[in-house]
Amino acid sequence: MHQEPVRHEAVETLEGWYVWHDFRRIDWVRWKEAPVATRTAATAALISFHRENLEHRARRQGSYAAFAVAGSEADLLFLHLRPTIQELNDLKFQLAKTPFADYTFPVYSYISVVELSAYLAKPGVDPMADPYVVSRLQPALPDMQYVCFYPMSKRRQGSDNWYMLPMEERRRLMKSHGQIGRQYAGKVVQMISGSVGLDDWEWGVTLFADDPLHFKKLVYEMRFDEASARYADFGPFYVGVRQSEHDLRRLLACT
Ligand code: VOV
Repeated sequence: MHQEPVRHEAVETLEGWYVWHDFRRIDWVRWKEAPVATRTAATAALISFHRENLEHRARRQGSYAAFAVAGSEADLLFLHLRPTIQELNDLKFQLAKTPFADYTFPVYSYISVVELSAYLAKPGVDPMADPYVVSRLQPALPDMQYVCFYPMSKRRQGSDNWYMLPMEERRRLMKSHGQIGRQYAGKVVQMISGSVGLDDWEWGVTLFADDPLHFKKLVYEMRFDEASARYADFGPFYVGVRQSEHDLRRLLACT
């Protein structure tokens, strides 16, 4: 007897602002060798880029924050959110043309779009009429001191295949996932951005906290939850400290 292949329904998703995680390393050898006047001009160019992006954020036409990345993989993370990919590209070329960019090179980049899935949505309610939903899709990045970023995918391996699970089972798993996350309310703010078709992994996970230990505890606890334990694969992890204008000047100062 012929058997139809099982095809499960994709969950509906809502998309918000596009996100660019721009990880850069500073070319410290050339930076230290550069004449003071060149360093001063390059620093001023970075600060004006930083200010412009903060103004954009204040006008709610996007969001932005700069971080100093811990460890040797990168020095800086510029985190940009904009309504379109075109605007993210404009930012890319704007930065590339500054004298500051001449002393940096990109070491990791991630393109995604802020996403909410409808697993736990109330039926019959228009989510876009809910100001809370809209504020999650077009988020003002929280003013927390630390950021943690990593890309991830849902596993498709043998019997552990997220995409072969029926909707009800995925909904059950996401409910349990959300219950763990909610225990970190006030400690960790999460921004989940979808990247299927946009970048190498399926989601970008960006977490904000005032204490980096909250990242460790949350991510560890989630490893024991079925949605992560059975169905999640992870890319590289980055952690960074938020930078004010003053912090950026201090980071770049050589005396
Ligand atoms: C602060 C913690 C926190 C909270 C409260 C939270 C809650 C929720 C809810 C309620 C929902 C479902 C609806 C929606 O909003 O989409 C999600 C969705 C999602 N999550 Fe989450 N998550 C958190 C945190 C959190 C973390 C730390 C991770 C990384 C997993 C880990 O093991 O490292 C993660 C991943 C995701 C993903 C990839 C999705 C999309 C899955 C999909 O198939 O669509 N998430 N998440």
